[in-house]
Amino acid sequence: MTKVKICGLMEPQHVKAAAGADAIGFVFAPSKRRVSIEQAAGLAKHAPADVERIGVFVNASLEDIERAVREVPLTMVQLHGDEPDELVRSISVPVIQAFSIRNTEDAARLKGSGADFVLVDAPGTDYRGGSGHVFDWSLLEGADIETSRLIVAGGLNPGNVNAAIRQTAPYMVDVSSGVETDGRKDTMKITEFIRKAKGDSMQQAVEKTGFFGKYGGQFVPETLMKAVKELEDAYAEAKADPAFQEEYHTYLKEYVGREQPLTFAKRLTEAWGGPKVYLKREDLNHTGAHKINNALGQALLAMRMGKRKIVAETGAGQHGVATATVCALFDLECVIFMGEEDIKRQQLNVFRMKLLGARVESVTKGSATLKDAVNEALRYWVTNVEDTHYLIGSALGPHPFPTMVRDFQSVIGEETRRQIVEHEGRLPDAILACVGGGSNAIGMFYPFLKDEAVRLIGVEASGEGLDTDKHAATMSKGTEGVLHGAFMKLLQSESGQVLEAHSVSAGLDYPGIGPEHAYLADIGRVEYVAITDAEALEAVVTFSRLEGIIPALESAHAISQAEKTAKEMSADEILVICVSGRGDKDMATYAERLEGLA
Ligand SMILES: O=C(O)c1ccccc1N[C@@H]1O[C@H](COP(=O)(O)O)[C@@H](O)[C@H]1O
Repeated sequence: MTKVKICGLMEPQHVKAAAGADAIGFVFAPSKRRVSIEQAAGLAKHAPADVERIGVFVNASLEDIERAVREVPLTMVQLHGDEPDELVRSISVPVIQAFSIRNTEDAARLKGSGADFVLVDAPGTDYRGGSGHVFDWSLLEGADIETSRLIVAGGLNPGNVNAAIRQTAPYMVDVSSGVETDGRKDTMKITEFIRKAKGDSMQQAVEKTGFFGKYGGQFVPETLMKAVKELEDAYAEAKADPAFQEEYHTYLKEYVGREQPLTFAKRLTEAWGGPKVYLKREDLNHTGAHKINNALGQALLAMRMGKRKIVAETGAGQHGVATATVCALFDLECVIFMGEEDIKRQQLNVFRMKLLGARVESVTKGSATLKDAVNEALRYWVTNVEDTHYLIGSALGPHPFPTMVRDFQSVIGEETRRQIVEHEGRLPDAILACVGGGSNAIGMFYPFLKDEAVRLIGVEASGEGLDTDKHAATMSKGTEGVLHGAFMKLLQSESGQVLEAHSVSAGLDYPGIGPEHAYLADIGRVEYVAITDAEALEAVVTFSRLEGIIPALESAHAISQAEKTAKEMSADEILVICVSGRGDKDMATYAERLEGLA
């Protein structure tokens, strides 16, 4: 992941704002940002211990440089003058040598540097750096310098740093003027720059390593490693192939019935008395939920890989039905593992899967719910891996599953983004989606991640309450561990035993959460809250009667939280709820549980 340096710091609050960066810089050279060694020593105390402290010098003596190294103390030195090689070699900490890049001759000089790192910058104006000017990054193309030694600077800002990283793939990016307003560092711009730079390089890193920050990975038995790697390569190729994308989008349109409307909820808006409420109607998809977006994409991929047998797990049955549906459509053999408890709760969906030609295997182990169904599906995959594709139903599992499922579900957020601009001429203020494993939520949120002004709220299930042991609130109560091939947050005992999750909604009672969600929670981009069984059931009634749409129990969690969020919002704001599915599958539960509430 590309590292980030914030340079020219002069005030403690700005050093604190740069806490998420990898390095901070103090300018000791002639500059409007110049600080004394004593000032820098005071400022450095506000930075986390693992952040590099870099001193910027122009033609200073070795003695002055080493005094600053000792007294601040500095961990690296950046030279912007005409320092001789001998000085570069004599400095006691790693050295960054700066080069102004005007033409290819300047770029060719980089490889002759004996410094640990080379920094490329636009030519200085008033001083020897920090001009805020951008140079032509394409001049680096023939420069023959290892990108692991390359630091890119010069006129970077939150708006262009992603492009700079994409074009030059540097070890680090360095900014000074671009995070200032009226010549003074700006806290908001510093945090935005770090988020943008890290966000983009995080994306590149996940494509390569399968990790979202520390979450994700490929924690699978040796027997599955070959299949997982094969899938990774096949998906990367398919994703980049316009013919695959065309085929996928044609089926979404012609078979699933997309695009789905973004419906203005007039009566709900009036009843809640706050923001304008819009509903993203995944309930209108063929088979009744968002799950088909992913099932379709993975089935096409499986066929592209020459695999005509599919294994899947299901909780509420929606993913099982979606999988059985695409298997019928493409004449694929289909085995679905489902917990015995879920089979009892979702008899209608079990029948639908069978009618569609799937074999439904009842799982009696453990809590006989979704996590046990995933265990069994993974076991089945291990023994049938040569000719079988595991069509996982949420943004879970070993890489590339979380990325692939997110990509196939991103159609939800992409449509929403376009539609809300058509309706309102701008982006919404808040978006809510329910979270079990997290596939409808990540599909909805992903296209909005870079729109900082849009609040993103994931709603998990607190079942009978967070203070009981009957909940599925992984974000609120979970700890870090490995489940189903990925490092994530999960509900587990102190000794690492995975705990049973509970929710009235079979689609939310998974004890883990997709790795990208865990990462988004850690960096504070998405808020995660929890709604109880009783609150969700109450929302089913309100929503059905006000909008004439009977929602799935999963979606009702997002609706219930939306009512709470709406209370904090005003009439000129906009809120979007992802209605991930329709409630037909939940009729038995509604009939049993709504007495007295209805
Ligand atoms: O920031 C300064 O004032 C400065 C003065 C003298 C030498 C280097 C200086 N800063 C470095 O210049 C580059 C680019 O900064 P900007 O983003 O274009 O303002 C960066 O490496 C700073 O460390």
